Amino acid sequence: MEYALEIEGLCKSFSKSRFALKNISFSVPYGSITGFIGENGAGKTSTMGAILQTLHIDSGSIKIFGERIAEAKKEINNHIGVVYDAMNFSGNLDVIKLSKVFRYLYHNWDNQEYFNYIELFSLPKKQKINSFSRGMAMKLSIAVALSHGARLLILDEATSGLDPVGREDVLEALLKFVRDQKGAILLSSHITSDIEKVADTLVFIKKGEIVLKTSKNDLLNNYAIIQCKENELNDLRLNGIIAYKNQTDYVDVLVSNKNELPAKFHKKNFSIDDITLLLNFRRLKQVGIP
Ligand SMILES: Nc1ncnc2c1ncn2[C@@H]1O[C@H](COP(=O)(O)OP(=O)(O)OP(=O)(O)O)[C@@H](O)[C@H]1O
Repeated sequence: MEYALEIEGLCKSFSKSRFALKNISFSVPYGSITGFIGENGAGKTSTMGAILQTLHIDSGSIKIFGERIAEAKKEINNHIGVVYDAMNFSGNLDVIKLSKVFRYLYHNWDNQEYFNYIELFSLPKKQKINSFSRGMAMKLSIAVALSHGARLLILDEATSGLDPVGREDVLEALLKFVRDQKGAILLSSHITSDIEKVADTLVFIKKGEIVLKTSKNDLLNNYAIIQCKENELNDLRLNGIIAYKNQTDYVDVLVSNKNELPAKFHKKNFSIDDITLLLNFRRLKQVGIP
């Protein structure tokens, strides 16, 4: 499998806080979307900062398009599209004037594609950008990221603040990008239903550590959340217990091998949010796909 992004053993501690990224490792293959999931302050933006070299790392290796970023040429930035929450373009410009700026900035700027997205996202062409709402500004950032021949998109909370129709349009555009251009996307979002819709792989981060990496198919086909008595936990040890949380008179357990479960255990329907909640409690072991 070929990877657009490979992170291996990334560590970073901050002098001004006790937070640290601890041995972060995961990869994003071409033609796929990786959902990056974790509670506030888990380390998603910091990891993205390390990828984009806005954050200096202590150790580890980050490769983009097979090249270590520390040694890569600046040209590599032409092929990375970035969207994050506080993105701001020069506010006095409008959508049309902005396209003229980007034509000079990006070698592979595709004006036709840009205006297709402007239409799709229903953005006004002649309104100054500083009068855009937050959602409009996010859509504009996404249109730009998709219009300069990027092969890797780093999207930090790119769908937050968008209405349901806008989110649907953006998710469709992202799926098209990975399908038609074989691009790769790392997408963080607190709207886990968005991730559930489009991601192929899920990476869960908690307190600066990756606690679970799995493909969505593996999650749907093999994982389950079940309820049992505490003294039954032992019966589940062959089912790959990932995490559990003690409730008042039972235990919620996340297992990675539901197909071999003893018949007495009832499987609950679950969402990514349920898994995130469980992973934030007791984690028994780390599992992952290579
Ligand atoms: N420059 C810095 N100096 C000290 N601590 C920092 C710095 N930047 C980030 N942190 C800390 O790193 C931790 C992780 O922050 P980060 O923004 O990566 O989390 P996140 O997962 O993106 O959270 P959210 O979902 O709220 O955006 C936080 O505890 C934050 O205070």
